[in-house]
Amino acid sequence: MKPLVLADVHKSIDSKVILNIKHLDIEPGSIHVFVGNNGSGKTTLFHLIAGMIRPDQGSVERFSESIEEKWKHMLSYMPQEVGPLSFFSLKELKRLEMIAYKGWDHNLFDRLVEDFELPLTKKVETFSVGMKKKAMTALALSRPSKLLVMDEPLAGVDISGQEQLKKEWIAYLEQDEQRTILFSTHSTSEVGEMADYIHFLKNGELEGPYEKDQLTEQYAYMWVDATPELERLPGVLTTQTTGKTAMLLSNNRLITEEALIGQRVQIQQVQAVGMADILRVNLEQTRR
Ligand SMILES: Nc1ncnc2c1ncn2[C@@H]1O[C@H](COP(=O)(O)OP(=O)(O)OP(=O)(O)O)[C@@H](O)[C@H]1O
Repeated sequence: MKPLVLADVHKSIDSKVILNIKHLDIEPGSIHVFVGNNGSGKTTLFHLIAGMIRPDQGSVERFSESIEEKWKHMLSYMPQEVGPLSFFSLKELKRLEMIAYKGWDHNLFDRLVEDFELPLTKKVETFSVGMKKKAMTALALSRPSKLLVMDEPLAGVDISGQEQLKKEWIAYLEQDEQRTILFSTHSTSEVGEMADYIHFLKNGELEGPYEKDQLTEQYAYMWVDATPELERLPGVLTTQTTGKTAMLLSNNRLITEEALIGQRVQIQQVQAVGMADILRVNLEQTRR
């Protein structure tokens, strides 16, 4: 069963178009990362998915169910910030969540709170930024969900904490092959390490999904003999000429190589492109 399908979704706030999504179709069992510049609409998209706001037009379907009561317990949303719930302690929040979610895993919650070294009886508002993220993760993971949606879940978490949290996400996925994770981030290393699929959000419009491994294989820097009109070759995104050598950035290494060979252009060197450059180039391409 597909955890999420969006079709022709439009959302405007104060007459400004925030989201315009033709289609989003998420298969279960993998990690989808949403990347976009500030204000591109990631949080708004996640609010829509979590049912906190409704689209002006189009459909958002979770687990092929349109009635909220039927999908609500299968979706766990971790917001960017704790919000009003921070006036409670984790002990109080545990009690509230156990009432709200049938099958809430209190044993897992207790274990996570201990592993993350979080105080149970202090109000969450007194926690540091990283502690709040860990607390929200413990709550989100303890729900009986199949779709975990997290808005910048590692921002502000210390290095060892990040490793702990990522390990718990993997455990969450491994326990049930129907489980799926969606998260947003501005960190290239999180994308490189955790993503199966990458979605680019640009001014409210989605591009992708791209399989991360495929993107990494297809992008290449190529140093070739400088020749006129290299920028017109298929796959070539940018060119930079220094003396007799031109450096090309290709988003389709094989096709560009084939074209270069066809034009008898000597390829001097080919090098993989790092995730930071892949993300930057993709986000720049349609920046308006
Ligand atoms: N309640 C609101 N009222 C007015 N404008 C809003 C509201 N919520 C979001 N927006 C606008 O919607 C756009 C998208 O915001 P959103 O928070 O979804 O972006 P984002 O991609 O999550 O950004 P960031 O990476 O900075 O967290 C922005 O232009 C923002 O100003």
